[in-house]
Amino acid sequence: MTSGLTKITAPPATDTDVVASMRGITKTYGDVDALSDVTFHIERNKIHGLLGRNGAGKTTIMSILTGQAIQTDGEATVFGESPFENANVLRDVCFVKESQTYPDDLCVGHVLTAASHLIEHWDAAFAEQLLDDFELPRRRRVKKLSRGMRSALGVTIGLASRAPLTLFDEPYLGLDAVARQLFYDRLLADYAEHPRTVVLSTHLIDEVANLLEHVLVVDRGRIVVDDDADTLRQSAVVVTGPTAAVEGFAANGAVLHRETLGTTTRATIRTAGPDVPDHSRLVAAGGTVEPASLQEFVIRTTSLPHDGTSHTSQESKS
Ligand SMILES: Nc1ncnc2c1ncn2[C@@H]1O[C@H](COP(=O)(O)OP(=O)(O)OP(=O)(O)O)[C@@H](O)[C@H]1O
Repeated sequence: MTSGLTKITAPPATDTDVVASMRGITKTYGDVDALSDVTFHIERNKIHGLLGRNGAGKTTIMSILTGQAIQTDGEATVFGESPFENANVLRDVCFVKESQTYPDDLCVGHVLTAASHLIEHWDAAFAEQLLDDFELPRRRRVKKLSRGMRSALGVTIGLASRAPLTLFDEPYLGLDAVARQLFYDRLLADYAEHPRTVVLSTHLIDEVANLLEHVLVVDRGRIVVDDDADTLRQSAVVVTGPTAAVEGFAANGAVLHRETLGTTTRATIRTAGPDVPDHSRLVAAGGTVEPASLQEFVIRTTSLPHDGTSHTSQESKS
């Protein structure tokens, strides 16, 4: 049940900081509620993570922001206007998705040439450099590319587009670990030189945790976390130790998750701020306190698979 979730929200951005926003967006596909009352802002020149379980609604959000789908209700704006069928807006937007298709008979070089004609801020030299980095053969036809090579081509287009708003929807599928790291490195380096607004949807949270400046977590069509990554990194701790000592410490905050094996308990506890509450008793009892990783935090904040409950709905001040 998502109703028990406590939504975490950063202070509102000022209008000049906002590149895109959704207000009260719902999207239904037949009897499927893909999005329900979704409201958030995307801030200028920040890298945003759009995180959530399979089917949570990430692609639907990105599709509405890029004019590829229209909401059932609510208002979506990008650069202050509705993105749907709005060439004025979409020329400054690049959307790279895993399922991207290209005309099969084009070769890699032709795809880049077409991109250079179609994409307003295209940087051809950067695209060439990325082809070398990813070892993409310029003359190979798209239909002959491996899955990872197709992903690398999508990533190349997304990065070289230098679009003021660039959205990557799970762009890494098929990329091996080395190529994914290359993508993260190139994204970060180019973003530092050419600041722009990036939205990255991914399941590989640990891999991108250090890239993200702002995090949106969507769960069953609702935004359940909307906050700065730094704040979230300080929002929870993982406590392990003798059950009585852990439960004593747990009185300091909401328990997002706990598991007990024998006499030992491991609990993820939301804390009020960056300072870890007094844990001297816990340590004296042989327990430990570590910051929760962003991945741990997101996993513990989103719904369990089949039983209709969520970790946060079990929150207690035990
Ligand atoms: N064209 C469609 N017709 C019917 N249902 C759809 C359609 N597109 C999406 N949905 C449904 O809407 C919900 C959200 O889907 P969406 O693709 O946005 O999720 P997601 O978070 O991107 O998932 P994943 O991480 O698996 O890609 C899912 O229940 C999905 O089945």
